[in-house]
Amino acid sequence: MAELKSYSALSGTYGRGTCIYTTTRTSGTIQSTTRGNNSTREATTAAVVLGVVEDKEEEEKTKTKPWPRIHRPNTDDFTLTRLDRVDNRFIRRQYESEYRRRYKKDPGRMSKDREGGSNGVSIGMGGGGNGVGVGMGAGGNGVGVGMGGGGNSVGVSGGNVVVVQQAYKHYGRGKKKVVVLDRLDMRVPQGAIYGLLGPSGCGKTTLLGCLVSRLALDSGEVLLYGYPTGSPQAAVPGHRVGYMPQELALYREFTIGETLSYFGRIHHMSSSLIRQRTHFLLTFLDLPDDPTRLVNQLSGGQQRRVSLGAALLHQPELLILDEPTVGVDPLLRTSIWQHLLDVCKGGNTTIIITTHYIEEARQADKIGLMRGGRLLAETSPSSLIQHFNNPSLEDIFLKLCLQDGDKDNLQHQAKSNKGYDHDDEKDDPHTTTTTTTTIPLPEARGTSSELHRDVNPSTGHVILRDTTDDKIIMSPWLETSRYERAFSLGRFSALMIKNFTRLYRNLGFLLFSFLMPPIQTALFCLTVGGTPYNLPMAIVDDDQGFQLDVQPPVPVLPNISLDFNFSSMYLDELSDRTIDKRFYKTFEAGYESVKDGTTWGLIYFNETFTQSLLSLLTIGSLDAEDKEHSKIHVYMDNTSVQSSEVMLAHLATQMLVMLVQIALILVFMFPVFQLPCEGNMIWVVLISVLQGFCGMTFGLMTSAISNDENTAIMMALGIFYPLILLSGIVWPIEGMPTGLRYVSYILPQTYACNSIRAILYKGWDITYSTVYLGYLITTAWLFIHLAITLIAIRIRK
Ligand SMILES: Nc1ncnc2c1ncn2[C@@H]1O[C@H](COP(=O)(O)OP(=O)(O)OP(=O)(O)O)[C@@H](O)[C@H]1O
Repeated sequence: MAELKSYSALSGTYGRGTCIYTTTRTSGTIQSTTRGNNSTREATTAAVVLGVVEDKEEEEKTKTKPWPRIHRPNTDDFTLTRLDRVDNRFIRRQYESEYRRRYKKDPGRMSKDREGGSNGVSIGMGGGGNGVGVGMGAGGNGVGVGMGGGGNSVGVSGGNVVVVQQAYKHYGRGKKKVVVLDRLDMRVPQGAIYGLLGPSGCGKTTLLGCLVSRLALDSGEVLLYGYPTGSPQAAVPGHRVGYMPQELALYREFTIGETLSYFGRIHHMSSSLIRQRTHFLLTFLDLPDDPTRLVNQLSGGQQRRVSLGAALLHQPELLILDEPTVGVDPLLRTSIWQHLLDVCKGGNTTIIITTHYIEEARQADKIGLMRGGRLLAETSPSSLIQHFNNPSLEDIFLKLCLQDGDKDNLQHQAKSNKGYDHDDEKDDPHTTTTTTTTIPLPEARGTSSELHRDVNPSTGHVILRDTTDDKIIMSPWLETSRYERAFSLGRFSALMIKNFTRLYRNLGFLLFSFLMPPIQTALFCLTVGGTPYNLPMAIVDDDQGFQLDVQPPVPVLPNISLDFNFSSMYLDELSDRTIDKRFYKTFEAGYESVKDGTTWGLIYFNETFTQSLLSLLTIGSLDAEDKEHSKIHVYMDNTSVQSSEVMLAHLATQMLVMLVQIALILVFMFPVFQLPCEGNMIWVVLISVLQGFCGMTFGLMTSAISNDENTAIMMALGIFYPLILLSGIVWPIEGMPTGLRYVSYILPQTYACNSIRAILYKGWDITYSTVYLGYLITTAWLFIHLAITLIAIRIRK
């Protein structure tokens, strides 16, 4: 018999009595101490027991306590909270890795293990701690996976289809850190309308983003239908959820009809059903009768209603609506609420809705009043009204805010007295006590029932069963994993139709795409590779030629003199079209013409050019003078220029060109095409200039290490394409094999692109690692290029 203490999560589901047990004994009695309330449970365990169970006694106790109840921590509590959270995270990690290990390979095994615990295995899910490893306690408001149900069922604990536990999320760092979700707990019952209310900026959109797994929590968890959100089993995001985001997620070049058809096809709806629903939604949402109206020609309010229509279209089980009634007239607002009430009537659909209009939320079954990333209260509107004896929800919310403000002050004061560093504590989500207030009022609709999800193994259809009255609710959806994972021709064709529709609506872009390759090819052929002509060249021909007397083999014949003049022969061979030959009498005159820019260069033949060349060719003379005089001397237009000056001049010119290019690109991106830029433009300009310099130094490096122009061009092209492919510009690096990813991370463009994205779309500045890494890596590459250039020049000298 082992005895050990368990600690109530101070910042856990306060009042729900969630406890965490840890022991390494093989069997024992576990004694839990929950805020002074001792309860003992028998547990037969093997190996390791890490159980989360519901403490009914505690729950009962909570219900009888007067409201509001603010927990005042003592010093011990802080230590215990830390410990408790470590366990919590540990448990989740253990669970997740074991879950992956076991069920990914053998999905059928899941159902077996869910049947009330599996002895001798490291993780079992089921009631009573009989499971080994991680035991998820049944009943009440416990974690909603695999509780006790027989057969193939997955229990949805306490009828809560959405369970948020200790959600913590922040944006920014250091002084700019904003805690948006502050250990928030939330429970949304099956079939209920849940109104999430709160002032602007309190974190509602962020919370919804976490529910649909668009955003990730820093800590805590979100369970949908008992599964972590984003997991294939939860099917969210996916067909189970209809999400209307606050910002419009519509294709503006689509018509209303095309928009709804697209979302319908994505959700596997038949054409006739899409038509039927479109007809209904156009009328119901007071949209223009003509479904061929383009979305970008609709008013802002109408666009929001199209977005709402897209969320309602496939009649999902879970509707998440972020301020659907903004910009909607009161009449339509009433009918939207009426529709939501109708949709929920069957108990199949659950709705989470955020709104600024607090009073309209009195129609919700349950509301969560949110402030500063926490829920101040979570119960039915009628319970709140009754409790405060005030018919106005706005007044009630104001009262709660005032009380919360007092509490914040008190806590702050208490910590100051104890010498806590407030900022430190804020930085660590594990050290602050929860402030969620649970009001002991009657539960909202749906919370008391116990729902089970059974899967018909032959058809894959899902059956929802309410165990309290054994009511069976048929869901039309296939079991998630089958539905979501298989390649779907319907989804594929929906996406293809979407892409083509977008293409032909953007005629300019389409023309550009089609015309660009031939234009580029034509430009390339016209500008590169052509023979230059009419180049003025100074020619000074001092060559005196050579007369060779040849004796005949037979003495009766006369001697013959042969005249050679190789310089004239060479000049005759030079194309008059290419070179405009300008003859000068003296070397100085020719040289002067180059200096004053009259000619491009000087070709000079020495007096003994022919003679020396003949010596070399006929008798193989090794004389140094012959060698020198047999050369054609060409002096190009850099007579008085140092190579360093040439290089600097090139650099300066290129820099100017680059700056103008960057300026043009930025002008086209922002003022002309109105691309969004959330961050500071200076950072965008800076990273662009840095990238430009990096490109220039890359060019310098390739020319320094190449023997000729062709090699340099080939090298530059050869490196350019792999760089573009590997740096995540064409395809996200997450889609690359792991090995290649590491290569990608060190390339000059990868982090720079991330930086620009973060500045443009997230408004981040240089204090974020994603941003400053882009600058650092680009600068590092710039110096690497320069260093290699210098080394190459030295070696070549
Ligand atoms: N990407 C982000 N980076 C930094 N801060 C952010 C980001 N997104 C949101 N915030 C901040 O987080 C806080 C909560 O934002 P959120 O959009 O969740 O609030 P909200 O309650 O939905 O507000 P509203 O009702 O006005 O839509 C705000 O202070 C906001 O400025």
